[in-house]
Amino acid sequence: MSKVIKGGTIVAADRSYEADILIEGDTIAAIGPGLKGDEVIDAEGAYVIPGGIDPHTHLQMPFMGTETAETWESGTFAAASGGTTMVVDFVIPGDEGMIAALDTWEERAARQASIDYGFHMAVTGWSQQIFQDMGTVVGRGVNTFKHFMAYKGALMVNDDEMHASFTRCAELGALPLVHAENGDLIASLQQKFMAEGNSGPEAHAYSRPPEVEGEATNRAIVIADAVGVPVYIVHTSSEEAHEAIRRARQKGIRVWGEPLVQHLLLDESEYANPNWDHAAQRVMSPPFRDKKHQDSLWAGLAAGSLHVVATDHCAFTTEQKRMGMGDFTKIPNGTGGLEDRLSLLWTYGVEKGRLTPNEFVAVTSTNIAQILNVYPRKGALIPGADADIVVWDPKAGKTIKAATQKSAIDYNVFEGFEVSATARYTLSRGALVWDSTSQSQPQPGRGAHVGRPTYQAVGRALSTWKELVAPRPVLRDPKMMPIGV
Ligand SMILES: NC(=O)NCCC(=O)O
Ligand SMILES: [Zn+2]
Ligand SMILES: [Zn+2]
Repeated sequence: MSKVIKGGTIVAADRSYEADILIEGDTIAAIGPGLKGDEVIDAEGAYVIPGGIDPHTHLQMPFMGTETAETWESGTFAAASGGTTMVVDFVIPGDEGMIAALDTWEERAARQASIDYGFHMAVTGWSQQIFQDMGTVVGRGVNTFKHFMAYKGALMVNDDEMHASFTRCAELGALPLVHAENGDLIASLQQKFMAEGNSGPEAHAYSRPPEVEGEATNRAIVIADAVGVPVYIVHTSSEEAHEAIRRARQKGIRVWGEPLVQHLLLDESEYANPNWDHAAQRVMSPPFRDKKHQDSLWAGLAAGSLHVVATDHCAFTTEQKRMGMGDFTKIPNGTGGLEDRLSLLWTYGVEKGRLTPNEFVAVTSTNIAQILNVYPRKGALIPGADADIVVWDPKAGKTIKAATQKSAIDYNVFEGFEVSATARYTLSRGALVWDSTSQSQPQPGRGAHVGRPTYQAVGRALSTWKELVAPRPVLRDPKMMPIGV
């Protein structure tokens, strides 16, 4: 049975225009005026946009002695209700290793997800086994590897390990991702603040100033450039990190920056809240910054020196956050956002003139699909693409409230924020997964894994250029060499 989305204005990353969209099965069959289908989806007065892609989530992730409370079922339904049709989640291997961890993530996602998904794999050390497993993981459709420069004693890798892993990424045609904060420095600052009796959630922010992020961002870029591999910096939160990215891009280095909607809209005053729970619920890494940093991130999105907006959705309940009462270093790090990312970015980005509607589509979907190498299957409204489509209603506002959210946790860091636009309908490969006019339910098992091929063109360009400019020994005439020394 075909469907036609009628009466809306299509907003793509490159242009806006009025047309209907015909869907047959999983994909877009045609785009144009006056199309007919078996079922009509009303887009009158609305925009029609490619489904959002959240490139950074942590669903059911074991972390800091507990596990994130957002399940694949609740998380992907929450995402769909907010206009997101694909999440890319981080597989974090423990002692079981990469392959067994990937099996676990795949099994959970396949059983529970309402929308499509992909995976990034974390590299948390270095060994022959990891070297080998990275090849296997790439063969299973995972083309991105995450490196934590923070979380000392847990997930952190050092420069040697990062260099080895980046080199392997280059060989495989994979893209390294980096959590860029100087983990050694943070560990020292944490100890210092605890010793001084500074043990509340605010000390989390004191121990992670923007400089530690800027330094690590620069270091990650230098290592990637030395290896000859592109690099993607996750949760870019500060002007210092943005500056390192800008500087590198000016030199022709391929580096991408990912601000989060939380860092764009929430600031460090949250940690000064007299209510401990309120402050702890907002503990994440990097922490919220001040207005100067927020302005820098918005400017980067408009200017093209930052590229995508994610959520790093890593949702713990208030109860879990209380594990850090009396010791801020034990508060599980992470905040939520995947349900509200599009509404917030539209309201505080597009409605305020910081982004055009087309830039909004680029940073929430198209750029992400391109960088993660699933474009134009995802991130595009063109015939043949997956019918991951949102009918986006710019007049259907709401107030964000934990009491009405789909997310499984008991609070929302954006509680009380007014948003002016929401998803009227969300379609995932042609199936309605969110209908704001009725009570939609999760559709566990509907979502599918989207394998992502390796990056051939950029790898070839980088290795060709590296070879051309490689330092070479000077071939000297023996007559010009000193004799008898
Ligand atoms: N960001 C955060 O605080 N928690 C999730 C893990 C990570 O991405 O660092
Ligand atoms: Zn991180
Ligand atoms: Zn994360």
